[in-house]
Amino acid sequence: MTGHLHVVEKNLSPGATQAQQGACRLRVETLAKTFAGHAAIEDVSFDVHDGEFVAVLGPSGAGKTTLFRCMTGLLAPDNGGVWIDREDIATLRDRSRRRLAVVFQQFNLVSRLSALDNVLAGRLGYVPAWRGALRCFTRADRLLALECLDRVGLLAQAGQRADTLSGGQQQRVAIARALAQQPSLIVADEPVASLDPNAGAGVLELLRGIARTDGVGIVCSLHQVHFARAYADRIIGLSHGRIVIDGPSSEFDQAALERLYGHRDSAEPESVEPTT
Ligand SMILES: Nc1ncnc2c1ncn2[C@@H]1O[C@H](COP(=O)(O)OP(=O)(O)OP(=O)(O)O)[C@@H](O)[C@H]1O
Repeated sequence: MTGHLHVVEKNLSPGATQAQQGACRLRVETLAKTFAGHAAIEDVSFDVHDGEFVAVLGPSGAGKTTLFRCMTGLLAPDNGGVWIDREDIATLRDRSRRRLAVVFQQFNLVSRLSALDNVLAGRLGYVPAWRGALRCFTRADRLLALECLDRVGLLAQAGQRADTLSGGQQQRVAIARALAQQPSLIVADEPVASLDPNAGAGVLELLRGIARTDGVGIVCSLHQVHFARAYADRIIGLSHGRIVIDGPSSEFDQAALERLYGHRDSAEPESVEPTT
């Protein structure tokens, strides 16, 4: 394994990639959270810059969900903090929160609403509350929502109820909703865990494209190492609540896999396959 992947001490972004020359979208600093005396995450620090797609890997119980809940403000850490565009997540209110878009494993769409109406929910942070409650969006908002659906390849399904779409299509609608927020950062919590491999690859390709073309920082937890290597710029490996690997995905090799998941015959059955 290269030395790059081991360096995880004081520097906040030891796994620097070329994308990190841009603005800092996310800063996670000395984050810690303990449950009943057990440290779920401990001293976790890293930065994500614009245009950068970072995958977070780690065995079950490593602390990924806890980290993501702290990053999205759903859980208050015991120590450390999270900053989005240099603003503390703990103080992000209403309109500022629109800079953070979240994509969930289970899509979190309103099933009885159309794809377009679900995407319009991404505009709620931009309109007065009464307009949002009445679903009274401007023409510009509607055009933007349609454009977002077009970008994820679902313009033709704009009027279709969300619960009549396939899982892959529903996750694309969720990504279109995130795009409609015009965010600085997208946090995707296991976005392909409920999808078949083809649909999963399509979703990750979309996310990578968004990072590239929109300059959005993306942090995405994954269970599939081959997806992380194929689509992410950088891989952060969590084990027992700590970052043990942080480096370019191209340097994530068999030794890194074993370091993260233990020996090949234990937690992680997948081997590292070459990506094309
Ligand atoms: N609300 C909670 N109460 C008590 N312990 C918790 C709570 N949430 C998480 N933990 C513990 O913290 C540790 C990290 O859990 P977490 O869910 O963050 O891991 P994970 O990497 O997301 O796992 P998985 O991949 O299985 O979802 C585990 O030991 C878990 O049991």
